[in-house]
Amino acid sequence: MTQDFDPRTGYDANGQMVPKAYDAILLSSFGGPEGQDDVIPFLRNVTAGRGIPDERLEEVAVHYRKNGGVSPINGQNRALLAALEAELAARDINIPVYWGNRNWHPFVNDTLKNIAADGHRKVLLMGTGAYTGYSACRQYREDLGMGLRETGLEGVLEVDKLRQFFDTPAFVQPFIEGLSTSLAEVRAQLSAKNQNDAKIKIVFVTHSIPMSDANAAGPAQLRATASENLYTAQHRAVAEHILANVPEAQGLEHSLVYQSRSGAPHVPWLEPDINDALQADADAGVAGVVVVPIGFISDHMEVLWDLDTEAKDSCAQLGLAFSRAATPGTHHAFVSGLVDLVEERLADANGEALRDGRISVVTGGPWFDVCRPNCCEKRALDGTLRPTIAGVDSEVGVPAP
Ligand SMILES: CC1=C(CCC(=O)O)c2cc3nc(cc4[nH]c(cc5[nH]c(cc1n2)c(C)c5CCC(=O)O)c(CCC(=O)O)c4C)C(CCC(=O)O)=C3C
Ligand SMILES: [Fe+2]
Repeated sequence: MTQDFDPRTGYDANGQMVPKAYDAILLSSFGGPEGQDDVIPFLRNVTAGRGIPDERLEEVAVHYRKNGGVSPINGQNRALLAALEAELAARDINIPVYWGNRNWHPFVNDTLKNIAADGHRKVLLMGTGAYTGYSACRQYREDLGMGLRETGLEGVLEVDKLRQFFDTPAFVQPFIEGLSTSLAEVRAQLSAKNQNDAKIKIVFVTHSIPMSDANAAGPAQLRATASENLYTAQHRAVAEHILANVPEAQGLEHSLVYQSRSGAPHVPWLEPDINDALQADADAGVAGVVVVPIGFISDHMEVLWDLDTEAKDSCAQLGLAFSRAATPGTHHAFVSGLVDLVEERLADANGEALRDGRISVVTGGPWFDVCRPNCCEKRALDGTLRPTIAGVDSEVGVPAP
């Protein structure tokens, strides 16, 4: 049993929930279009209320249009859902998995209604973002908070959220294997050009976010003492862990760079952009790069377009050997590790915890089951905070420990 459990908040001094007998799991992701007619309505949902100009929407639409108007993300989530169901069944955990997206069908509000209609009451949300931050964490909490309000299910469904999982073996193991495989491929490409001793660099890449989001990532009391923003710090820790576990990569240079910047040019986002960084690497004598996309759990549009198309083209123009490491997808280590995290949170019908202790291998983890006051806080244009799940917000008045 956890210590210092606080009945006002439902979590202990480590931000850990006491185990509960959840009766449904809700896999929640970004969602994506499944045909040309979906593309613009989908992008309007994504950017609702943020005044993104139409030119920018059309620019992003091009990436989807070239792929038949279809995002790969829904197929990937269907595959993940099936793999999770199989793993739960293999462990005799009899909890159904539902799927609901933030920006496209099946919408999370419709899924909440189905969960309630099927008679479930205690729901564990599994979001597909691995790190702290507004887009990867708090926005899911808000969309569920608003979803419960909009569907009239506040007080009917209890929705808690699985913690962010950047620090778990589930997430990092597939990248360790991916780096190893891609490094061998780059070495083979260079060897074919008789460049066996040429310089190889490991380029870890993640989604850029606005500096203001980066600086607000994580709870205030951790931000106050951190030497850099917690979004970047978590990525750096993941990169170091992956690197340390690939013997063939020892001694190689590495960097952390960013992709998929959007928004107005005068608003500062995390830098450098991967394409600028590749240019600088080529100028510095690098002959080949392994790109490790640690920001994503599967081959989303950002991976297919910004990395496998644009960054790969940059490399071709610069004469750099290139290989992009695999994302977790439905790798067994990822799926079974996610179920391990579910088990961390589960109690049986007698209230007994299924697992003792939390699983974490990367510096900075384990992350909070329940987000602390001010975590990734972002106010609506009218200055108010949106309702959230799985957190205690500043207004609620629970003092930070
Ligand atoms: C940190 C982060 C993740 C990783 C965490 C996670 O996985 O949750 C992520 C995932 C994703 N982002 C995605 C797509 C988009 N993100 C956008 C816009 C933005 N993302 C941001 C951040 C992130 N985004 C930010 C700060 C913006 C600008 C402000 C805004 O508008 O919120 C836009 C709008 C157009 C544009 O401005 O480019 C689109 C279309 C898809 C689906 C891809 C597919 O279809 O395969 C996925 C998985
Ligand atoms: Fe995004």
